[in-house]
Amino acid sequence: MATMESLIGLVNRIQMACTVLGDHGGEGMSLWEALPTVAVVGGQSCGKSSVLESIVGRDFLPRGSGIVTRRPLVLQLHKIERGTEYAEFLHAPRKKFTDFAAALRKEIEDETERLTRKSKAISNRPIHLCIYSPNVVNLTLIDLPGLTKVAVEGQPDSIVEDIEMMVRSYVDKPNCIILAISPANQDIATSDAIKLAREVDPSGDRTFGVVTKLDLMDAGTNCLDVLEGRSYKLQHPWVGIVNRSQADINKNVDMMAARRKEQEYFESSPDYGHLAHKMGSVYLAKLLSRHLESVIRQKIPSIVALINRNIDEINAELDRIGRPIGVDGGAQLYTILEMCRAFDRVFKEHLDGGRAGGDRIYGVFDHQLPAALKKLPLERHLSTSNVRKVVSEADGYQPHLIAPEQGYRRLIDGSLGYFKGPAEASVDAVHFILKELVRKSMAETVELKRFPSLQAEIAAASNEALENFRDESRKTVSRLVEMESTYLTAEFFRKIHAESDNNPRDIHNNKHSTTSHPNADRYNDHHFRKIGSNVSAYIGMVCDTLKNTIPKAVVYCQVREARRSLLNLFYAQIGRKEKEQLGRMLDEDPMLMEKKETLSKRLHLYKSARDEIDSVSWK
Ligand SMILES: Nc1nc2c(ncn2[C@@H]2O[C@H](COP(=O)(O)OP(=O)(O)OP(=O)(O)O)[C@@H](O)[C@H]2O)c(=O)[nH]1
Repeated sequence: MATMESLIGLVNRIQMACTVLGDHGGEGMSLWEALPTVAVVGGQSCGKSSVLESIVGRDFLPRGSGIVTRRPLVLQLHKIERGTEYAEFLHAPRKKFTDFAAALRKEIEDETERLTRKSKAISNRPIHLCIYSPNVVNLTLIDLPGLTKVAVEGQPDSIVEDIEMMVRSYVDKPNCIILAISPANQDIATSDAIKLAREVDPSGDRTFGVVTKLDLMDAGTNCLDVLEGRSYKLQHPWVGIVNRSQADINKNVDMMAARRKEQEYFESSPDYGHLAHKMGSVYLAKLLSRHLESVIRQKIPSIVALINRNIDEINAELDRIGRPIGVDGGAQLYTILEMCRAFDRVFKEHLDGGRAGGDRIYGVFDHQLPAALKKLPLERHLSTSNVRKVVSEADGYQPHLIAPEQGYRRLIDGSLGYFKGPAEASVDAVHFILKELVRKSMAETVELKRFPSLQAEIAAASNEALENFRDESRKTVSRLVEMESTYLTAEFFRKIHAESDNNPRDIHNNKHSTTSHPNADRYNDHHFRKIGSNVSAYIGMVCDTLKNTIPKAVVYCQVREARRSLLNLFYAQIGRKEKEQLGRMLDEDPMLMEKKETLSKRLHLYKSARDEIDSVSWK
């Protein structure tokens, strides 16, 4: 069997969690409602506050005339072995109250006002107070407003019914243990507490009858008929209490002294002496604690079942609407970065292999570029007639002496000019492939499916990055081409020159060769054809070079950059964004976000409650 401490402590913790969530009853079967609670019920001035304080052993409840308790007060008593007693509110965790009579009392008043304003109205929202003390037993009690018959000055007329409704909402629940307090100096048949208890718990199973003010009974009368269960039968024994009188309170009689006095009262009483060991506030506290523990033990299986049912329902709901993203900017940023990583992973798989796409880039270099180079109108450009035209124009009125230097340069420049087209076409072709891969990767990133806005943002940033890479790449390839025309490989021409010099057949067959008779053959076809074929050979060599260097430049500027910094731009952008903008990126409609948040908090609550229950050792 689990120990009493662990069982009641368990329920205390679950109750606290429920309060944090605002889960204190209402629609459906909440966890709160499944937990056994002890609600203190009684008419005004019947001595409710006195009983509670006496159970705690300290003065701490607000005093005053009229209805002082206007919000339920969930009072959790935790027994500690030693040390000074202190109190903590759930609404102000980490603030320890040790001054019960002044500071703690004031905080209860202030917190009551915080919700009800000064209107003296009442609120269903409980105030949650934990008291840690060596002088208490583990117990959770709920102090409710005293049942009243008339509204006083400043209170709405509805307050009488409002209080009754609120008290009923607690005692109606089958899990509620009713601590029904009636003053002894009043007929038990007219007790507000007993009237209500009789209605909601006719069998008296869950009602504990408490009689206060035994000391105020008329001389010669006693309360034995009630205390011995003859006036009104309950399943549990009645407990008589003697609290401090108003005069004691005014004299500041301390609680411990009052407890002793109470015990003495019973022990020395001719009427109640035989019941002394079953009377008084200390006994009442123990009785309740024991009972609560046994009830909790009975309830555990049904609580676990409820928790499991709730967990399943919440999980199903979260699966339907999607799991929440953290509320704070950090968590949102984290989620966005996770998505980016997922996207980037898919994109890289396309480039590096594993997914189709990267091979098409190779296709550009292997087919498209060579084919385009082959189609260049070089033949036309280097046709004898054009060579003649270009060379003649370059020479002007002075014919060239040996080789038409200017003519060569112009022919080469002109030819190289054609290379820009295919070079840029390769850049563009790769650009479009990369863009297509971004689009594909986006569609294939499962994680991103839920976030159309984020998808759009990542796509926009990726495409912008690709445009930048394309610009860089264009500049680089056109530079490659320009470099070829700004500095020619002189070696090549010297070699041609030397070859034709050393080639006797050439000299023999070509009497009008440029080298032997340049001036004489200025307009000779053969001369121009020769120039054309020399230039063509040179261009062929350059073409082979560019066929290799253009792909290198394109890969360097576009593919490599896309692989390693496609999202850098995006990262820089989101780094500057505010929480709201991040939220918008994640497409979270605020209502939905709140709902998810609540659901996941609830899920967390239920899971930790289940863990708590599991961790209570059953021997
Ligand atoms: N002599 C004597 N006086 C008591 C006893 N119980 C309560 N009183 C006095 O009765 C008055 C009302 O007691 P409370 O404990 O404030 O009663 P309550 O039910 O909390 O009152 P409300 O919260 O205003 O409804 C106080 O002056 C107490 O001192 C008792 O057993 N004996």
